[in-house]
This record gives sequence, C-alpha cells and structure tokens, in this order.
Amino acid sequence: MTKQGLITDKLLEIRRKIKVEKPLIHCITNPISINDCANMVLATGGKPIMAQHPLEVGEITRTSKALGVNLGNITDIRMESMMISGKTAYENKIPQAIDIVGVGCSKLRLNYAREFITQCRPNVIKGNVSEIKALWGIENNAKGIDVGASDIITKENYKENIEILKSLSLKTNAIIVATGKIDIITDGVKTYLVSNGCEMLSMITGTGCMLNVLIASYISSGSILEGTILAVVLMGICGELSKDAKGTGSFRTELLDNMYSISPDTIKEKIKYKLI
Ligand SMILES: Nc1ncnc2c1ncn2[C@@H]1O[C@H](COP(=O)(O)OP(=O)(O)OP(=O)(O)O)[C@@H](O)[C@H]1O
Ligand SMILES: Cc1ncsc1CCO
Repeated sequence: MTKQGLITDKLLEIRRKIKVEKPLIHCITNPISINDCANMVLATGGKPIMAQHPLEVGEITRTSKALGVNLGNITDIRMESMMISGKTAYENKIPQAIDIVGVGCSKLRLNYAREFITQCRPNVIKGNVSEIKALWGIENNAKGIDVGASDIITKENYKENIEILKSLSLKTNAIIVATGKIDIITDGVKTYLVSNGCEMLSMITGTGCMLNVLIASYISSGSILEGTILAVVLMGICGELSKDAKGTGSFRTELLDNMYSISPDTIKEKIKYKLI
C-alpha cells in the first residue's frame, strides 16, 4: 500500500470513530456562523455545545472531548470565556483549536491571540495566510477578516510561506493550518498541501469558522495531525461536491448535506493532498 493509501485509511478510521462515539465538542464562536458551526459538528457525528457564559464554560469544557474557539466578532465576554476554557482544556489535556479570525486587522485580537496561545497552548492554530503572517509579526495585507490579494499562496511564493508556517509551528508547538485555494498544514516537520476545495467556499460567510469546529470534532479522536488533515480535506471535497448549486444559499445547504452523507469511497476518490 502507498503512503497516501495508509494515511487515507487513517483519516477514514477517525471519521468512523467520531460517528460512532459522538463526542461532546465545546465551541465558543461568533454569532455570524454559530448555527452553521453547530450543524457541522452534528454532521461529523459529534455533539456540539456552544456555551459562552464565563461562569459555566470551565465546567463545560472539562466534560467535553475537544474545544474550538474563534476570535470573530470578539466581545469582552467571549474573550474571558475563551481564556477560561482554553486554560481548562490545557490543564485537562483536552485537544483544542483556535481560529485566529481578524488578527490581521485588529491589534486587540492580535494581542489576545498571542496571550491565548501562550497561556492555553492550543493544539491547532488556524487562519488564512494574512492572519498567520500577522501572528508571526510580519508584514501582511489582510482585508478585514479576509486574506489580502497579495498574500494568497501561489506556485511562486508557497515555499517561503511554508517556512513561516513551520517556524510558527515549532515556536508554538501547535499544528498550523493556513487556508486558501491551497491549504497548508504543518507540524513543523511534515507539511501537507491540500488542493481540494472550490471558490464558492469563499463566497459564503463562516466556512473558516466551520472548518475550525470540524477540526475540533476530529482532533477529539486524539490524532491531532490526522484529525486536522481530515477536517481540511472534507471541507474541500464537500465544497467541490456542492459547487454546482444554484447560488450561494443552496451551496451552504448542500455543503452541510454532503458533510453528513459523503461516503468513504467518495473521499478516497476525491482526496487531493501532497506531503512535502
Ligand atoms: N479560492 C478557493 N478555492 C478553493 N478553496 C477555497 C478557496 N478559498 C477558500 N477555500 C476553502 O474555504 C475554507 C475557508 O477558507 P478561508 O481561507 O476562506 O477561511 P476564512 O477566511 O477564515 O473564512 P471565514 O472568515 O469566512 O470563516 C477552507 O476549507 C479553504 O480551503
Ligand atoms: C463576517 C464575520 N465578521 C466577523 S466573524 C465573521 C464570520 C466569518 O469569520
């Protein structure tokens, strides 16, 4: 069996495990995409809980199998809650992922993200390329919460971007995910390029937020790198399967339908990644 075959089998095994075990996944996220995020976790088999009150989140994280936090549309209350939950997850060895939404356009979020990463040691840090560059403290061209045109990963710049991501991974001891047309996932040593996906994924709001809770659901398996790859690959493939929808509204619905119903054979047939 090829290496590609081996890792695909491992990904399918994680997907099956989550469907069977139905882990509780604590998500602290923004109101723009909170409903889509809860439904995405359900589509994996996980049980979402979207609790945000600072006086209860510690207790809820402690009983969960993974935590996903998101800086989108940040508020004082969520900043407080995410820090409590992140520390609880770290102390209890519960896998956690952070989506660093908007750190390229707001110093408040950038400083908070750095503090969160220092104190809570998330297992996975996810953002678009502009956000990842901002976190690493280098020049970026974020357009609000979106990637800036000149930051987009291309055949010409992907090698230097990979070096940035690897350094960040080694510094934070986290898996780094940079999303876009090509998604890059690295643990500082091994780097995977995932080319599944379609442009429609960037034409509805919250696909990045949904991806972060998919990551949370799949890393609850304990396999952090493979769980992360699985989430990224599935978001891409399910986007491809939905791309002929009549418009963005039905694309959003089809994306959820495909996440729920995609078969292992279709995943095997469509998966497109490269280990470098
Ligand atoms: N042009 C594209 N072609 C293929 N896939 C894409 C494209 N743009 C985004 N994606 C996919 O969409 C998902 C979200 O990535 P994106 O970089 O848009 O995140 P984001 O900016 O954090 O999203 P949001 O802020 O809307 O939640 C990822 O799975 C990514 O692979
Ligand atoms: C549009 C928007 N604004 C803050 S969060 C969010 C959802 C996508 O991240």
